[in-house]
Amino acid sequence: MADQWQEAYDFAVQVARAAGAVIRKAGEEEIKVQTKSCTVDLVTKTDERVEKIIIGSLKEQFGEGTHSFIGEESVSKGQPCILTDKPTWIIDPVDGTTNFVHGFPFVAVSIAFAVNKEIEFGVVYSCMEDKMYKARKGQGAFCDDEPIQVSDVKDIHKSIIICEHGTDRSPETVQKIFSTQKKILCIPVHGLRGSGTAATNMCLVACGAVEAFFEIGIHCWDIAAGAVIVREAGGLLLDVDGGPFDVMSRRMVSGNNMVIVNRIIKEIEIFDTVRDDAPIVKK
Ligand SMILES: O=P(O)(O)O[C@H]1[C@H](O)[C@@H](O)[C@@H](O)[C@@H](O)[C@@H]1O
Ligand SMILES: [Mg+2]
Repeated sequence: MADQWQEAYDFAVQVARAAGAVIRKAGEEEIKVQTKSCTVDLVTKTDERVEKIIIGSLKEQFGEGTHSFIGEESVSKGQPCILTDKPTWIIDPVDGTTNFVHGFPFVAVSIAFAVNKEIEFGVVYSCMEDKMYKARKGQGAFCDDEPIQVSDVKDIHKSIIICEHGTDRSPETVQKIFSTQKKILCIPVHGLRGSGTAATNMCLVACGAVEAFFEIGIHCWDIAAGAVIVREAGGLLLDVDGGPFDVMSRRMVSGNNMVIVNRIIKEIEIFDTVRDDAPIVKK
Protein backbone atom coordinates (compact mmCIF):
# COMPACT_ATOMS: atom_id res chain seq x y z
CA MET A 1 0.00 0.00 0.00
CA ALA A 2 1.31 3.48 -0.84
CA ASP A 3 2.89 5.11 2.18
CA GLN A 4 0.26 7.76 2.82
CA TRP A 5 2.12 9.88 5.33
CA GLN A 6 5.58 10.10 3.74
CA GLU A 7 4.62 13.19 1.74
CA ALA A 8 3.27 14.86 4.87
CA TYR A 9 6.47 13.98 6.78
CA ASP A 10 8.71 15.43 4.07
CA PHE A 11 6.53 18.53 3.79
CA ALA A 12 6.62 19.07 7.57
CA VAL A 13 10.43 19.19 7.44
CA GLN A 14 10.29 21.86 4.70
CA VAL A 15 7.72 23.90 6.64
CA ALA A 16 9.73 23.70 9.88
CA ARG A 17 12.90 24.85 8.14
CA ALA A 18 11.10 27.79 6.49
CA ALA A 19 9.51 28.72 9.83
CA GLY A 20 12.93 28.65 11.49
CA ALA A 21 14.27 31.11 8.92
CA VAL A 22 11.41 33.51 9.75
CA ILE A 23 12.25 33.21 13.48
CA ARG A 24 15.96 33.87 12.91
CA LYS A 25 15.18 36.97 10.81
CA ALA A 26 12.67 38.25 13.38
CA GLY A 27 15.28 37.77 16.09
CA GLU A 28 17.47 40.37 14.35
CA GLU A 29 14.76 43.02 14.74
CA GLU A 30 13.15 44.58 17.80
CA ILE A 31 10.88 42.03 19.52
CA LYS A 32 7.63 43.27 21.06
CA VAL A 33 6.83 41.07 24.09
CA GLN A 34 3.39 40.30 25.49
CA THR A 35 2.36 37.88 28.24
CA LYS A 36 -0.25 35.09 28.42
CA SER A 37 -1.08 33.08 31.56
CA CYS A 38 1.28 35.08 33.80
CA THR A 39 4.03 37.71 33.64
CA VAL A 40 6.72 35.15 32.75
CA ASP A 41 4.68 33.28 30.10
CA LEU A 42 5.85 35.31 27.11
CA VAL A 43 4.47 35.55 23.58
CA THR A 44 5.52 37.68 20.62
CA LYS A 45 4.09 38.60 17.23
CA THR A 46 6.61 36.11 15.80
CA ASP A 47 4.97 33.20 17.70
CA GLU A 48 1.59 34.16 16.22
CA ARG A 49 2.92 34.92 12.73
CA VAL A 50 4.93 31.70 12.48
CA GLU A 51 1.99 29.60 13.65
CA LYS A 52 -0.18 31.21 10.95
CA ILE A 53 2.49 30.49 8.31
CA ILE A 54 2.81 26.84 9.39
CA ILE A 55 -0.94 26.16 9.56
CA GLY A 56 -1.54 28.09 6.33
CA SER A 57 1.10 26.04 4.48
CA LEU A 58 -0.34 22.76 5.78
CA LYS A 59 -3.91 23.71 4.85
CA GLU A 60 -2.76 24.75 1.38
CA GLN A 61 -0.95 21.44 0.91
CA PHE A 62 -3.56 19.10 2.43
CA GLY A 63 -6.81 21.04 2.02
CA GLU A 64 -9.07 22.80 4.49
CA GLY A 65 -11.10 20.57 6.78
CA THR A 66 -9.27 17.32 6.05
CA HIS A 67 -6.89 17.69 8.99
CA SER A 68 -7.24 19.15 12.50
CA PHE A 69 -4.81 21.59 14.07
CA ILE A 70 -3.68 22.14 17.66
CA GLY A 71 -1.41 25.17 17.77
CA GLU A 72 -0.05 26.81 20.92
CA GLU A 73 -1.14 30.31 19.96
CA SER A 74 -4.52 29.27 18.48
CA VAL A 75 -5.33 27.42 21.72
CA SER A 76 -4.26 30.41 23.80
CA LYS A 77 -6.83 32.40 21.78
CA GLY A 78 -9.60 29.92 22.64
CA GLN A 79 -9.35 27.22 19.96
CA PRO A 80 -10.13 23.74 21.37
CA CYS A 81 -7.24 21.47 22.39
CA ILE A 82 -8.86 18.09 21.84
CA LEU A 83 -6.99 15.20 20.17
CA THR A 84 -9.45 13.17 18.08
CA ASP A 85 -8.87 10.23 15.72
CA LYS A 86 -8.73 12.73 12.82
CA PRO A 87 -5.27 13.42 11.30
CA THR A 88 -4.05 16.19 13.61
CA TRP A 89 -1.08 18.55 13.48
CA ILE A 90 0.25 19.53 16.94
CA ILE A 91 2.32 22.67 16.58
CA ASP A 92 4.56 24.81 18.74
CA PRO A 93 5.69 27.58 16.41
CA VAL A 94 8.33 28.96 18.76
CA ASP A 95 9.33 26.64 21.55
CA GLY A 96 11.62 28.61 23.83
CA THR A 97 9.88 31.94 23.43
CA THR A 98 11.64 33.37 26.49
CA ASN A 99 14.97 32.34 24.95
CA PHE A 100 13.94 33.98 21.66
CA VAL A 101 13.11 37.25 23.47
CA HIS A 102 16.45 37.22 25.30
CA GLY A 103 18.59 36.03 22.40
CA PHE A 104 19.45 32.83 24.30
CA PRO A 105 20.26 30.56 21.33
CA PHE A 106 17.88 27.63 21.86
CA VAL A 107 14.61 28.11 19.96
CA ALA A 108 12.75 25.30 18.20
CA VAL A 109 9.89 24.85 15.76
CA SER A 110 8.01 21.72 16.84
CA ILE A 111 5.57 20.01 14.45
CA ALA A 112 3.96 16.63 15.22
CA PHE A 113 1.37 14.68 13.25
CA ALA A 114 -1.04 12.25 14.93
CA VAL A 115 -3.61 9.85 13.46
CA ASN A 116 -6.07 7.92 15.64
CA LYS A 117 -4.39 9.64 18.61
CA GLU A 118 -1.04 7.97 17.73
CA ILE A 119 1.86 10.30 16.89
CA GLU A 120 2.94 9.23 13.39
CA PHE A 121 5.91 11.56 13.05
CA GLY A 122 7.60 14.54 14.64
CA VAL A 123 9.90 17.29 13.44
CA VAL A 124 11.88 19.63 15.73
CA TYR A 125 13.95 22.30 14.05
CA SER A 126 16.40 23.96 16.46
CA CYS A 127 16.62 27.06 14.31
CA MET A 128 19.43 28.99 16.02
CA GLU A 129 21.63 25.88 15.90
CA ASP A 130 20.28 24.96 12.42
CA LYS A 131 19.69 21.37 13.52
CA MET A 132 16.79 19.39 12.05
CA TYR A 133 15.61 16.55 14.25
CA LYS A 134 12.95 14.20 12.90
CA ALA A 135 11.45 10.75 13.41
CA ARG A 136 8.64 8.68 11.96
CA LYS A 137 7.04 5.77 13.83
CA GLY A 138 9.02 2.62 13.02
CA GLN A 139 11.60 4.38 10.85
CA GLY A 140 14.22 5.68 13.32
CA ALA A 141 15.24 9.14 14.51
CA PHE A 142 17.61 11.54 12.80
CA CYS A 143 19.47 14.80 13.26
CA ASP A 144 20.35 16.41 9.92
CA ASP A 145 19.64 13.04 8.30
CA GLU A 146 22.19 11.23 10.50
CA PRO A 147 20.72 8.45 12.70
CA ILE A 148 20.62 9.31 16.41
CA GLN A 149 20.20 7.15 19.47
CA VAL A 150 19.88 7.60 23.21
CA SER A 151 22.77 7.23 25.66
CA ASP A 152 23.67 3.75 26.93
CA VAL A 153 24.37 5.01 30.46
CA LYS A 154 22.58 2.93 33.14
CA ASP A 155 24.34 4.35 36.21
CA ILE A 156 22.39 7.42 37.46
CA HIS A 157 25.64 8.69 39.03
CA LYS A 158 27.03 9.08 35.51
CA SER A 159 24.04 10.96 34.07
CA ILE A 160 23.03 14.46 33.13
CA ILE A 161 19.35 15.16 33.79
CA ILE A 162 17.35 18.01 32.24
CA CYS A 163 14.65 19.77 34.23
CA GLU A 164 12.90 23.06 33.59
CA HIS A 165 11.29 25.58 35.93
CA GLY A 166 8.24 26.29 33.74
CA THR A 167 6.21 29.45 34.27
CA ASP A 168 4.33 28.73 37.52
CA ARG A 169 6.08 30.92 40.10
CA SER A 170 3.76 30.15 43.04
CA PRO A 171 5.95 29.47 46.13
CA GLU A 172 4.47 26.02 46.70
CA THR A 173 5.14 24.90 43.12
CA VAL A 174 8.64 26.41 43.05
CA GLN A 175 9.35 24.67 46.35
CA LYS A 176 8.39 21.27 44.85
CA ILE A 177 10.48 21.96 41.71
CA PHE A 178 13.56 22.92 43.74
CA SER A 179 13.11 20.09 46.23
CA THR A 180 12.96 17.62 43.31
CA GLN A 181 16.04 19.16 41.72
CA LYS A 182 17.94 19.07 45.03
CA LYS A 183 17.16 15.36 45.55
CA ILE A 184 18.28 14.51 42.01
CA LEU A 185 21.42 16.66 42.19
CA CYS A 186 22.40 15.03 45.50
CA ILE A 187 22.06 11.44 44.24
CA PRO A 188 24.54 12.66 42.92
CA VAL A 189 24.22 12.96 39.17
CA HIS A 190 26.91 14.51 36.98
CA GLY A 191 24.71 17.54 36.36
CA LEU A 192 21.36 19.22 35.86
CA ARG A 193 20.71 21.20 32.70
CA GLY A 194 17.84 22.87 30.84
CA SER A 195 17.79 24.44 27.38
CA GLY A 196 14.56 26.39 28.00
CA THR A 197 12.69 24.52 25.27
CA ALA A 198 11.08 21.15 25.94
CA ALA A 199 11.28 20.12 22.30
CA THR A 200 15.04 20.70 22.24
CA ASN A 201 15.43 18.97 25.61
CA MET A 202 13.76 15.85 24.19
CA CYS A 203 16.08 15.91 21.19
CA LEU A 204 19.04 16.10 23.57
CA VAL A 205 17.74 12.88 25.18
CA ALA A 206 17.27 11.33 21.72
CA CYS A 207 20.83 12.08 20.59
CA GLY A 208 22.37 10.84 23.83
CA ALA A 209 23.62 14.19 25.09
CA VAL A 210 21.67 13.72 28.33
CA GLU A 211 20.00 10.69 29.93
CA ALA A 212 16.58 12.10 30.85
CA PHE A 213 14.30 15.14 30.77
CA PHE A 214 11.19 15.55 32.89
CA GLU A 215 8.76 18.38 33.35
CA ILE A 216 5.39 19.07 34.93
CA GLY A 217 3.53 21.94 33.29
CA ILE A 218 4.53 21.55 29.64
CA HIS A 219 1.85 21.30 26.94
CA CYS A 220 1.14 18.79 24.18
CA TRP A 221 2.65 21.10 21.55
CA ASP A 222 5.95 21.28 23.48
CA ILE A 223 6.45 17.49 23.59
CA ALA A 224 4.43 15.71 20.87
CA ALA A 225 7.16 15.81 18.23
CA GLY A 226 9.94 15.14 20.75
CA ALA A 227 8.06 12.09 22.03
CA VAL A 228 8.29 10.16 18.76
CA ILE A 229 11.89 11.33 18.27
CA VAL A 230 12.88 9.98 21.71
CA ARG A 231 11.05 6.67 21.14
CA GLU A 232 12.53 6.15 17.68
CA ALA A 233 16.00 6.87 19.12
CA GLY A 234 15.51 3.94 21.52
CA GLY A 235 14.26 5.91 24.52
CA LEU A 236 11.01 5.82 26.42
CA LEU A 237 8.40 8.07 27.99
CA LEU A 238 6.32 7.65 31.13
CA ASP A 239 4.03 9.78 33.24
CA VAL A 240 5.79 11.34 36.25
CA ASP A 241 4.01 8.80 38.51
CA GLY A 242 5.33 5.86 36.49
CA GLY A 243 2.08 5.37 34.57
CA PRO A 244 1.74 5.45 30.80
CA PHE A 245 2.77 8.59 28.91
CA ASP A 246 -0.19 10.81 27.99
CA VAL A 247 0.62 13.66 25.62
CA MET A 248 -2.31 15.75 26.92
CA SER A 249 -1.50 15.32 30.64
CA ARG A 250 0.98 18.24 30.91
CA ARG A 251 3.63 16.05 32.55
CA MET A 252 6.15 13.47 31.45
CA VAL A 253 9.53 11.85 31.94
CA SER A 254 11.56 11.00 28.83
CA GLY A 255 14.74 8.98 29.14
CA ASN A 256 17.24 6.56 27.66
CA ASN A 257 16.23 3.47 29.63
CA MET A 258 13.89 2.24 32.38
CA VAL A 259 16.66 2.18 35.04
CA ILE A 260 17.33 5.91 34.72
CA VAL A 261 13.66 6.86 34.22
CA ASN A 262 12.48 4.91 37.27
CA ARG A 263 15.27 6.40 39.40
CA ILE A 264 14.21 9.91 38.43
CA ILE A 265 10.51 9.18 39.01
CA LYS A 266 11.35 8.22 42.61
CA GLU A 267 12.49 11.80 43.30
CA ILE A 268 9.79 13.83 41.51
CA GLU A 269 7.47 15.80 43.81
CA ILE A 270 4.28 15.98 41.78
CA PHE A 271 2.11 19.11 41.69
CA ASP A 272 -1.29 19.49 40.07
CA THR A 273 -1.79 20.82 36.56
CA VAL A 274 -4.89 21.10 34.38
CA ARG A 275 -4.87 18.75 31.37
CA ASP A 276 -4.57 20.31 27.92
CA ASP A 277 -7.89 18.71 26.92
CA ALA A 278 -9.76 19.66 30.11
CA PRO A 279 -13.12 21.37 29.42
CA ILE A 280 -12.67 25.16 29.21
CA VAL A 281 -14.26 26.73 32.27
CA LYS A 282 -16.08 29.91 31.20
CA LYS A 283 -15.03 32.77 33.53
O1 LIG B 1 8.55 28.55 25.01
P1 LIG B 1 7.27 27.90 25.31
O2 LIG B 1 6.56 27.41 24.09
O3 LIG B 1 6.39 28.71 26.16
O4 LIG B 1 7.53 26.57 26.17
C1 LIG B 1 8.58 26.46 27.13
C2 LIG B 1 8.16 27.10 28.45
O5 LIG B 1 7.96 28.49 28.23
C3 LIG B 1 9.29 26.92 29.46
O6 LIG B 1 8.89 27.49 30.69
C4 LIG B 1 9.60 25.45 29.70
O7 LIG B 1 8.46 24.86 30.25
C5 LIG B 1 9.93 24.76 28.40
O8 LIG B 1 10.09 23.38 28.67
C6 LIG B 1 8.83 24.96 27.35
O9 LIG B 1 9.23 24.41 26.12
MG1 LIG C 1 6.05 26.90 22.88
